[in-house]
Amino acid sequence: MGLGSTTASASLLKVTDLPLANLPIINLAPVLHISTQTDRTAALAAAGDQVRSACLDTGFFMVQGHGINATLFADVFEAAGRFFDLPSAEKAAFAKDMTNGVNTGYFGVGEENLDPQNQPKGDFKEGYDFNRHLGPEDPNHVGDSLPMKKVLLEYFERATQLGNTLLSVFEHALGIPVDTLSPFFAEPMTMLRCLRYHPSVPPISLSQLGCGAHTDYGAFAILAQDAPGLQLFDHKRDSWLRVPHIPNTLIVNLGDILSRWTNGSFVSTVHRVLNVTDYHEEQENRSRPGKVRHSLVFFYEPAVNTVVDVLDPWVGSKGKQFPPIRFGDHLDNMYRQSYLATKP
Ligand SMILES: O=C(O)CCC(=O)C(=O)O
Ligand SMILES: [Fe+2]
Repeated sequence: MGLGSTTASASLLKVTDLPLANLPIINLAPVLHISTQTDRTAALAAAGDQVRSACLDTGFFMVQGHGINATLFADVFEAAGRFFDLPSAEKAAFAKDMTNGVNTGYFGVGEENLDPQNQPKGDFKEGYDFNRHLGPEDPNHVGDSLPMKKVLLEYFERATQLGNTLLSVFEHALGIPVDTLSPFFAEPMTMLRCLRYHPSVPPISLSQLGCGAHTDYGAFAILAQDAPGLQLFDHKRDSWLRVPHIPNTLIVNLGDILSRWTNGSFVSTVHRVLNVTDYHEEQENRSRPGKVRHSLVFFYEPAVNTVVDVLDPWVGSKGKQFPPIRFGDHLDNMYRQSYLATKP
């Protein structure tokens, strides 16, 4: 559970579709394909303006023209599907072991709990958290035996490039000089997670959603999905909004670090997953279980030793609302809550 999620997680109420008018779709093609520096700066500034207004509103936007090939999405979803289809005992061979300090590997249904205050059972999802090979000690501790390793590595590289581009867009959105933030991402803590959500069968209970209401811990997340199910809490409209599924379109949501950098002005959006179709609070019987859903979440995160403090242009008249925090400490603290909460 992160910043400001308490009221949001207290209710299933008021779930509506995200109005298209509130759904900025940012086309990054002009940023990626322009060759002169002047044109690139103008394209970054234009994208930055769109990102800034989205971040002051829902903390959420979509991205097209991102440079990731449609066939790569299909390949990753196919490989992830095959992995999750394996018998439990085979998946258990890749299990994550949080006690060794490496947050990498497989976790089963209920093992992660993103809303421990409301979910005694943990999230109704399974997943694999994947980190890049960082040295002789492969943090994936599976050598080449992880069947989807090759395609995950390829996606990881592509998503890292996209994250770097988005960081430049964010620097414009924040009104700070180019490359103010990029040094923090030279040795990033980025992580790619593949998730499988089994259909939730009505009646829906807050005690076990596909993924409980939470905020993300890092700078921002880049999310691909093969079916709808994600919902955002819109603090301005006091309502949960269903995020549509638009093929080959990525969803970007902010995490706690961008919110801290901006003294809380950019929203670290509370979100959750409810894998049903047509959820309707008053007529739950109308809701039907969703299909099996997969998502790929790329967490773009700074180096562990980054000290996150409010950026000067965002301090404003109210003064700093957050003390400086070392990113690694924030991460440890959040992981402790989300994994140990469901352990006996
Ligand atoms: O699967 C999704 O759509 C969201 C997953 C998520 O929010 C997370 O793992 O932090
Ligand atoms: Fe999340």
